[in-house]
Amino acid sequence: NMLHEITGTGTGVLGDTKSFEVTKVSNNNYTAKDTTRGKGIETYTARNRTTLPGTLGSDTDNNWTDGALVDAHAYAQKTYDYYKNAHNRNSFDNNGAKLISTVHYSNRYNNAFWNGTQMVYGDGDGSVFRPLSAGLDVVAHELTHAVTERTANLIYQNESGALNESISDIFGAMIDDDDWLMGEDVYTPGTPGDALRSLEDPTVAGDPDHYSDRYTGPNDNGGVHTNSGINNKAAYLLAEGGTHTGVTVTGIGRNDTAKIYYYALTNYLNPNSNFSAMRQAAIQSATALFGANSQQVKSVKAAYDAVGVQ
Ligand SMILES: O=C(O)[C@H](CCc1ccccc1)CC1(C(=O)N[C@@H](Cc2c[nH]c3ccccc23)C(=O)O)CCCC1
Ligand SMILES: [Zn+2]
Repeated sequence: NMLHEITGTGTGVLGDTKSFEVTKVSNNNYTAKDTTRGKGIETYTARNRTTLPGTLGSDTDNNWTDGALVDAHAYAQKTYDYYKNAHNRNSFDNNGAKLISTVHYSNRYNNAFWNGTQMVYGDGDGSVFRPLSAGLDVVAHELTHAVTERTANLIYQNESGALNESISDIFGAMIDDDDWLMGEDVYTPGTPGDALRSLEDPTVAGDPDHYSDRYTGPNDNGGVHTNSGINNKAAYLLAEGGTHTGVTVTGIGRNDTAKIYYYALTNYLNPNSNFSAMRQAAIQSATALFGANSQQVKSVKAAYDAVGVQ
């Protein structure tokens, strides 16, 4: 209970020190259980097996040394705080739902996922990935899948699936707001400067930045992690501005861009929404938030023109 909530300190995967709320059970027993946010934030370890959620994280001296667990717990708190402070949303269900994360899932597992109930992170094989919870954008991406599921619930295939993916990348970039890259802190430790995806220039990772270049094959549920690049590019242009395929967009900044996408996700998008519906939802959201003749509305139209979505 709240009575035993205290601050823990630990070292993340990348060697950075951070603090986070934990529970003091007794003088030499602390658990990775935050009872200060919603109905709680709890972080577990699967101890390299695949049983979920596994064992609740614990430490004897409150100086936490399991980097993957430190990062998953601290970044879940940071993501919770973002949704509460920026969008007045109390956890993924807007009713304080407990956030459960598990690290050290399986063996050398090069991925992470939301399984409908909790977040799960692999350790990576040290070549393709570092432990994936070390990426704040990855944690935010996974938790945003939960938010999407409880709101628009975009079907995870083809265009609606690419939008589902893009919404997770967009809020990953809004929360891990030092760049427009996805997974840069955990992807290919041996290759500095690369990323799993880029919202600024999706083509650097082989993803399309225009509707005419969309993937229409069967792989990856119809290319949900590829065609996300089209909407990701639109969001990047909306926030930062720029000229793309001969269309110039006036940037409106990260905060207004985030407000537009959150408003669209929670008021207009539905499970079957395609890219054209995304354009309309963004225009309607910008209109509702900023007015019909606002710069924001003009920039939304230009951004979707620039990526070939009408
Ligand atoms: O949440 C998601 O969309 C991805 C979930 C993938 C998954 C789905 C179902 C069961 C297991 C795993 C996980 C992430 C992802 O984009 N994965 C991509 C890229 C990727 C990561 N590891 C891979 C290994 C092989 C191939 C592709 C990948 C994918 O699964 O396609 C998101 C942020 C970083 C990892
Ligand atoms: Zn995803």
